[in-house]
Amino acid sequence: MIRGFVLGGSSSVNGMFYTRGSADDYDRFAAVTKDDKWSWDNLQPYIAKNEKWEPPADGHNTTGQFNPSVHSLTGVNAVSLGGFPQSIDPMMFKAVDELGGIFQFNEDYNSGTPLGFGWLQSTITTEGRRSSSATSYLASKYIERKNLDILLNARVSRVLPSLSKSSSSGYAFRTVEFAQDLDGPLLQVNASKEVILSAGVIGSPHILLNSGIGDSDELSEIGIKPLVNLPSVGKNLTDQVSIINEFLVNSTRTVDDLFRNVSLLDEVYTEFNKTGMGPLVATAGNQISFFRVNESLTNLFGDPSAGKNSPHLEMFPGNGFFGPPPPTGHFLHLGTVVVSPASRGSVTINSTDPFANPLIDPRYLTAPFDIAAMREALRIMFQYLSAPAWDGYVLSQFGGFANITAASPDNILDEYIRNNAESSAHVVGTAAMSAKDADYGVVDPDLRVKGVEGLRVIDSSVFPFVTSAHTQAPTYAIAERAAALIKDAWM
Ligand SMILES: Cc1cc2nc3c(=O)[nH]c(=O)nc-3n(C[C@H](O)[C@H](O)[C@H](O)COP(=O)(O)OP(=O)(O)OC[C@H]3O[C@@H](n4cnc5c(N)ncnc54)[C@H](O)[C@@H]3O)c2cc1C
Repeated sequence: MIRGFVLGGSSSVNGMFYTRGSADDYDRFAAVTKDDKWSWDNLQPYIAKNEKWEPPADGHNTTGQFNPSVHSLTGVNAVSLGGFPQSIDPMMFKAVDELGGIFQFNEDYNSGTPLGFGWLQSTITTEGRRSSSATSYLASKYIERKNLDILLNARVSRVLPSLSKSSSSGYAFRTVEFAQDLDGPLLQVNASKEVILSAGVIGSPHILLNSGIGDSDELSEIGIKPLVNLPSVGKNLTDQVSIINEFLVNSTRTVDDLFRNVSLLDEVYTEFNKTGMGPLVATAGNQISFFRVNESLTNLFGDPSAGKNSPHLEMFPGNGFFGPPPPTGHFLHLGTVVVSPASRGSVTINSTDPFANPLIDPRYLTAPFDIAAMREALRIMFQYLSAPAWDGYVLSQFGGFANITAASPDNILDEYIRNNAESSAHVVGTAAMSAKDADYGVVDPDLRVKGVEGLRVIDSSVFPFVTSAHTQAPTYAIAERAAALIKDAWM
């Protein structure tokens, strides 16, 4: 399961898509936590604190490509539209016009109602550079603060208990145990107020379990002394499976040759460094689209989405092969994703060594809804490519995908899906928040670990459900909201 083990975490290595999800997603957060501060409307100031909308690198006219009224110019983390036109852009929207129906233009999928086809927004600066939490929140003006110290290459093993009279478990956790390298000595640091775990969807539950916070029976079985019985730690792991579908196309104006021709790459790299322009300022696709499955599926399996304005499916394009291309040919790829899945996995441990790898079981496609939804995503993709706009452009399907059609029977589609589905790296939910009085969940709506004192979790592990979107913008929104909670508690 890919994650960025680096300053800035996965935001330093991710695909930079900026997608907030639907208003329903956050209203569901508020409903399950019985706390309205997590609703879409109440999160808007925090989304705005995070986002700094910037013009795209090529300065093109963006009228009609986004809705300025739902964006912020004053936040920390740069967001912009693609700053390099792709040759497929006109066909992408012509097909939408030709097809109609579920293929509707959406001026701004970040307005709370994401369904339809829109221009992709990314965490890229107006200079065409990645905006990550390392380049934004740890930019020099913040990193110079006297009250901020960063220990590079430190790996946390556990949080350590002290006795507390005011917590229901009898413990506070204000000491962090860590090592500077895996063979080095274990060191400790104490917090006077509280410890905040932000080690991500795998790292945070891993540290909690190592520390004796988890399912007491499971911890006892492997020889870890259980201190706080929270069976939900590591459970509820939710990811969005995706498939990259590759097509050979009748064009040489794709990004494929950049990966094959070193002198061409040198040329565009020089252009990028000199002018901040060219193909390297953007990702390979400038659009994104979201759909709901047919109601027959939700009638049959139940609806895992957050509401009627929330997508189950995403389709995104790329003007070339995804990753290093084969030696010949030019490509279009269309990614299909189940963004509101029903399957749930887990993170567990089987060792008392805190640095041993945790066991990650994503249980992809185990819920029947998910495979049926991916079938539907593939059929929507074929419907999309049947628009006259694509006539003469798409030559054939490529690889394991060659013989799949919209009319393929379910068992053939299922085989293709099972052989090709992969993680979107949008994993959430392993230290989920729940209502204060709920008998499940890991953190309360203030993101404090239940039953203990002095310990919060603030990262993508606290999502109770995956948002129907890529997960960095929601993680930033949660983190900004949490920062205000911490200030309220101590200032
Ligand atoms: C390849 C990839 C592509 C993605 N593409 C997109 C995209 O295009 N758009 C989007 O919205 N989202 C995308 N995501 C998802 C998004 O980046 C994550 O949801 C988001 O970064 C999660 O933030 P986080 O703070 O929860 O965890 P992370 O960003 O993973 O940060 C966790 C941090 O904790 C550190 N850590 C972990 N364990 C320990 C430990 N024991 N001790 C010390 N430090 C530790 C890690 O080094 C890391 O710095 C992608 C993710 C990946 C990996």
